[in-house]
Amino acid sequence: MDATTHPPTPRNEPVLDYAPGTAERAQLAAELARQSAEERDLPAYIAGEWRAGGGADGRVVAPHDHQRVLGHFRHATTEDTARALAGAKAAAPGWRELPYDERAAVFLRAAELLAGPWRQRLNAATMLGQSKTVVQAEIDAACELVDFWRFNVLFGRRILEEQPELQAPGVWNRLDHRPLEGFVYAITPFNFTSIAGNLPTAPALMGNVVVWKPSVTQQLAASLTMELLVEAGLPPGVISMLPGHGTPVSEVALADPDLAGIHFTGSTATFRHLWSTVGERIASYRSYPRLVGETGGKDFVVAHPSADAEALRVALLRGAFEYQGQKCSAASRAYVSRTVWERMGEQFLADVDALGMGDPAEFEHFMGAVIDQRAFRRVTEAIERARRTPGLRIAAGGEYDDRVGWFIRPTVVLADAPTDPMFGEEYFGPLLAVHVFEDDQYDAVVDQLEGFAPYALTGAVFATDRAAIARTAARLRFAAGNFYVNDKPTGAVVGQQPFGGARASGTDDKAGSAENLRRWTSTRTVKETLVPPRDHRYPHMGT
Ligand SMILES: NC(=O)c1ccc[n+]([C@@H]2O[C@H](COP(=O)([O-])OP(=O)(O)OC[C@H]3O[C@@H](n4cnc5c(N)ncnc54)[C@H](O)[C@@H]3O)[C@@H](O)[C@H]2O)c1
Ligand SMILES: N[C@@H](CCC=O)C(=O)O
Repeated sequence: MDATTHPPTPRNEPVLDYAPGTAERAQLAAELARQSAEERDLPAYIAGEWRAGGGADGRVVAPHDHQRVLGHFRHATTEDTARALAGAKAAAPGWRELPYDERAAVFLRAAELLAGPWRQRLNAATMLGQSKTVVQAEIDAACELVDFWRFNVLFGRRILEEQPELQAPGVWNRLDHRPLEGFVYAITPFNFTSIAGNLPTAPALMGNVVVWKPSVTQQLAASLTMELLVEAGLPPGVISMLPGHGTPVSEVALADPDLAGIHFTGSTATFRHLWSTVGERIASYRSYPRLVGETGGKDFVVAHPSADAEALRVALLRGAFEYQGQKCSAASRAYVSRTVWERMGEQFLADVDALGMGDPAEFEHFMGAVIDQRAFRRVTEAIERARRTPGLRIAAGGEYDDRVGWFIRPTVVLADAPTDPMFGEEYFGPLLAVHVFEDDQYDAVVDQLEGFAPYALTGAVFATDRAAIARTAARLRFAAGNFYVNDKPTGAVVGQQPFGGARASGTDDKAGSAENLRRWTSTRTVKETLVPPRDHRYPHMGT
């Protein structure tokens, strides 16, 4: 590496607003119409070749119109996986020996392509395939992924530049930040196109080769991301993409002695399954695989009696219901002091009932549909349980209809006590549990919420009283990896709020930071003695 070069200074990609009459709105509308009219073939990308997987047929449909087929793929098989692994291993020496700047240039080029000519392609695919509104697609598929690719180059560069502080006389100490020995297995969720793009590319930037298994319901945008990376110059074999449910992929990848790491985002249950499988086979691997997983959440908002009621109302509307509550960071439990609720509760519930929901290609909607039948069932069962449980009351929403799309009205459940599973289980949908408490109970409520859910991903406090803010932040220090003061708990920005949680929410390796990239390196320390000693005896041995 030539230490005198500097990557371009990263900046956050500006979020376009798509207001009526703007050029971006017209371009996006045209792209939505184009992609809606086609049923794309979505082949696997294995060792530099696009080829149909060998397994059963799968389809990507629009969640808000589930009879509309957007694409077809074949589930990857064990044979496909073996081919991808062979391609990865063949590509590994050339890729890791390529200078960092040459690898980084691939991802910087990808970022510029996405910020420019590819922007509306990926936005439209994310809106159609994942039912995101314009703004939700723009902050994810365009801006956050551009930011990951730009900022990671700088963070990775800083890691490579880290060298020992001290050099004893006559000695030169150096650090060689190697990639891992083997391959990384990246497994990505349905809900963020940016996460799907980041998980395979972050290890690749650091010189690793990767087998990537996207979510079946995100396959449309995942395929375009893979095409974009190929156009950006990613060499064959560095990342192979295997569509499908992933069981055969894991069967082969987790049994391979060269498994060097798993880069996972998704549910806690899936990550625990992967972790225990690796644990059972630990003696079979060449190295200890790095396990990086960002998983579920039960994200809280707590409002002190001094809270700004209007700020809280807006934060709950956006934080709980944007993207149908399908963000790992979404507020799904709120604890509101009685005086604050009296100032904003009625208006909040009316606003929830007025939120527009429909096909995201009609730009006026605030929300789309939930991702699939499974999600629809999970959330509606929770609503029905709330309806029949004493002490719970559906105060807004509660209706649902899956005839055209998997639509669930944003729903608020008021709870007499914060001890129902509503306050502990992740439903991953537009469902917010609210407990209104007497003002003098604030500290007791904070104590209770701290450990009630097993997760620790995001959380927010609303207060204007500084002592209350400080006390709450201290008491909830371990209850959230991303903690917000007077803001909604969603919408972390790369380079500003590195993202991730602990406890059942993951390994907290902070996506979009050097901490994450460091997990994909294995440092070799080199000590060179410039003039080695010629006598084995020490001075104390003299007479
Ligand atoms: N903490 C975070 O940063 C973060 C971000 C996004 C989503 N999430 C979490 O993700 C979940 C929603 O995403 P999801 O529904 O896609 O999660 P999921 O766990 O159902 O699926 C995640 C991925 O794992 C794959 N998978 C499942 N079993 C597998 C196996 N045996 N082998 C290989 N792959 C397998 C799926 O096909 C998918 O690609 C929620 O729990 C949410 O909180 C967390
Ligand atoms: N990083 C995103 C959440 C990703 C999980 O789904 C946010 O901060 O809202």
